[in-house]
Amino acid sequence: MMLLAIDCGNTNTVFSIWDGSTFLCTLRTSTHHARTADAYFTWFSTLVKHYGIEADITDVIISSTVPRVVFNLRVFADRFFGCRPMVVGKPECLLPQPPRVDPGTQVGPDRLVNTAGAYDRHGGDLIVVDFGTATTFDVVAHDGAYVGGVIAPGVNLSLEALHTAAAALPHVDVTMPQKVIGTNTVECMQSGVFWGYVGLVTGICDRIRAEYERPMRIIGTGGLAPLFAQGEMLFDSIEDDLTMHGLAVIHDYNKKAENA
Ligand SMILES: Nc1ncnc2c1ncn2[C@@H]1O[C@H](COP(=O)(O)OP(=O)(O)O)[C@@H](O)[C@H]1O
Ligand SMILES: CC(C)(COP(=O)(O)O)[C@@H](O)C(=O)NCCC(=O)O
Ligand SMILES: [K+]
Repeated sequence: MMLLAIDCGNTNTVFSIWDGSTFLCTLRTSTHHARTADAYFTWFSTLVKHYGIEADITDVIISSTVPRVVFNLRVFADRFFGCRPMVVGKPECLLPQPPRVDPGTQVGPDRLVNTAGAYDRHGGDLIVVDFGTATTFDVVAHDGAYVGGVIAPGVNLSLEALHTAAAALPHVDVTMPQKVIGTNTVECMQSGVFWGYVGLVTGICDRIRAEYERPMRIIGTGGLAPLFAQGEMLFDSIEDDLTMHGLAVIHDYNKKAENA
């Protein structure tokens, strides 16, 4: 078995090859619904060769927060690896625990995947904070079910919104400022977003804990989680590979169910 796990977010799409015990490589491209199956393969095969990886892909699993990209990713799996991919969120893709949310709610597949990955590693009673295009807080119950959470604007989205809406505010990158009181425009913006975000994460986690009424651990993931770990003790652990791990867990769960 050689699994290709694909996590498609609103900004980036990440591919990772799982051989059943380790991730052999992780490749990242921007998300574009118009990218064709052939274009995915050209990019993918070039990088796999570059890293000298021998991978005979037998299985593909996809989680996508952008429904339109799934069509071309399905064609990619079928044409180049001869397999029908599992797509998280589709009825035929089983979850270790179904989510407990309002009827008719379509939970983001990335949140279901994070939940499965975090529960497998840590057990229940967790908050998973994922810093993507949006920042999501996923509450994982004692039995591993996703039971709701919070969606906040992402860090880069907030910076971009300032720049777009205010003529005199430049585009800036997010970093951790040494001081709160900025003495130039860039520092002021960075302070607002960074320390504002530290407040947002702390405040939301405190309120979730108060409402949940059981001790909870907080797991951080997504590209910007390490940046916030420098600020204060926000997380019990930071795991870059949590979404990929969740995809491997869900794939394994479905394979076992098929063979049972
Ligand atoms: N290591 C990083 N350093 C700085 N910015 C990052 C890093 N990783 C991701 N980003 C930025 O964070 C935002 C969210 O990225 P990502 O986690 O890939 O989002 P999504 O999963 O929604 O596609 C994007 O604006 C991306 O450019
Ligand atoms: C909240 C999200 C936009 C986050 O996506 P991302 O930042 O990973 O691209 C995504 O999980 C989503 O589209 N969710 C659907 C609504 C929900 O989860 O309740
Ligand atoms: K994500």
